[in-house]
Amino acid sequence: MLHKIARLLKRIELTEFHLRLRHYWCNMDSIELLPPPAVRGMKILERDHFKKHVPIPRLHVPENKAQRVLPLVKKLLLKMEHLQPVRAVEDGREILLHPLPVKAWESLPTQELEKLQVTESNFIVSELQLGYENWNANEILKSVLPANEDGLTSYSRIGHIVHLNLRDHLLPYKQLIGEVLLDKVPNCRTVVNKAATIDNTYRNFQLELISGEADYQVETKENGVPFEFDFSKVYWNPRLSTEHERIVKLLQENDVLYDVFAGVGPFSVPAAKKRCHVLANDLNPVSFHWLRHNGKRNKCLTHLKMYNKDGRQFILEDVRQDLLLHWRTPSESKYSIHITMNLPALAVEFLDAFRGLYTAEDLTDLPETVIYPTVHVYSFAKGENTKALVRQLVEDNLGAPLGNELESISFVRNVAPNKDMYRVSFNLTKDLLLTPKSVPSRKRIATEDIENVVDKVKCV
Ligand SMILES: C[S@@+](CC[C@H](N)C(=O)[O-])C[C@H]1O[C@@H](n2cnc3c(N)ncnc32)[C@H](O)[C@@H]1O
Repeated sequence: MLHKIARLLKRIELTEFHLRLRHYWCNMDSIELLPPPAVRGMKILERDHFKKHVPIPRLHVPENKAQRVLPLVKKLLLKMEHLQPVRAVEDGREILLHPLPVKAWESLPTQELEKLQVTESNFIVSELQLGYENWNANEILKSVLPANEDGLTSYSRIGHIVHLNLRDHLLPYKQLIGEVLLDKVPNCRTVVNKAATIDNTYRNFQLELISGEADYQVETKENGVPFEFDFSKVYWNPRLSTEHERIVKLLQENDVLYDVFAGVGPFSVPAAKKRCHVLANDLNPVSFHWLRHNGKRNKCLTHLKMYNKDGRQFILEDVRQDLLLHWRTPSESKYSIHITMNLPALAVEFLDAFRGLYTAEDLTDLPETVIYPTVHVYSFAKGENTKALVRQLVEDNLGAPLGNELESISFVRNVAPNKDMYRVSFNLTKDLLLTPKSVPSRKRIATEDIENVVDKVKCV
């Protein structure tokens, strides 16, 4: 019986030890490993002020035992930036241990170590000098920025550029934040802050250079596809990469894509690479330039036609014409047609362009089996029930209820507190394409009416 209890206790002890081993030791939970408290509130980056001496537990083991000791203490190693936890010393190896789980020799798996003739005499605690280089950007900024307010929660990376959207209380620290990110983020050469809300037509972010070079020409990859553009003159948001991927995944070779607000091509270029037939449009001449460049760079110009005009004009002229062409061309294989409209602050207001796009005469002689396009329109909505609001916005601007034609209303991302971005996907019908604008079934919603639900100005 006693035997059994002893075995059970041993098992519990071992399990507890292994559970402890599995724990992730956060450096910032250890007072010893925090940067010196004096750096709090620093506004000009003084790298020297981060130096401090910390008592660190260590094991000294002979070279011939190191390989067998290491697996036993692997999860207790002290891991910090630019710090080798296992170093060569004169008579073997020195293993630096984390001061949080290792308070004394007894904190280690002593039985296993002793089997290797590693004893308490191999264990010492001695001082180690830490400095600015040993903390990552997050740790440095957490120790400097005001403790009682939100810190720097996130930033975007676009090629060599780090793009911040600093809250007001962090603005006095912007120079320091910029320098820390420049030092710590691999391959970062430029740090910019969003200077104002993007209320301009072309939706490009207004940038303030806070650190590094004023070089906005970037090369980046999204979902494996390379893109190049001037970030200061076009719209690009890496937070949309999943959404771009979702749409591109819907498309198969030979499908048709009309991209009304194409930017530099995050929907259009991957779709053209998949050998879809793509018509891509953007009003911004600089976006148009980089759209063409990206089409060329990705060797998909044969499947990409580009336009530089207003989205409404693009729908009324080019989409209209191209759809007729597809409908009139007999096709052996099945294909689908998609229209992307990603200008979330305004896109819904372009939906009425589909009403009465054709006359009955235009559509005579078309086979009954023609495929009508699926529209993916993006919209912001602000308030309580944002999902219901976007549906209402789409229906009001389209001038018809979505009914059975609604495919989905998908949450894309939260843009600000109480403000969400959605995609509404629905199918256009022959009826809608034939119903002239002069007899809308519902009043097109007035811009002023939607001011409550859609923040037209702050396109983030
Ligand atoms: C939010 S960005 C989306 C770009 C890209 N489709 C994406 O998903 O990242 C909207 C784009 O619409 C363009 N734009 C703004 N107003 C326009 C209009 N009236 N007609 C066509 N394009 C417009 C802007 O230049 C910008 O590139």
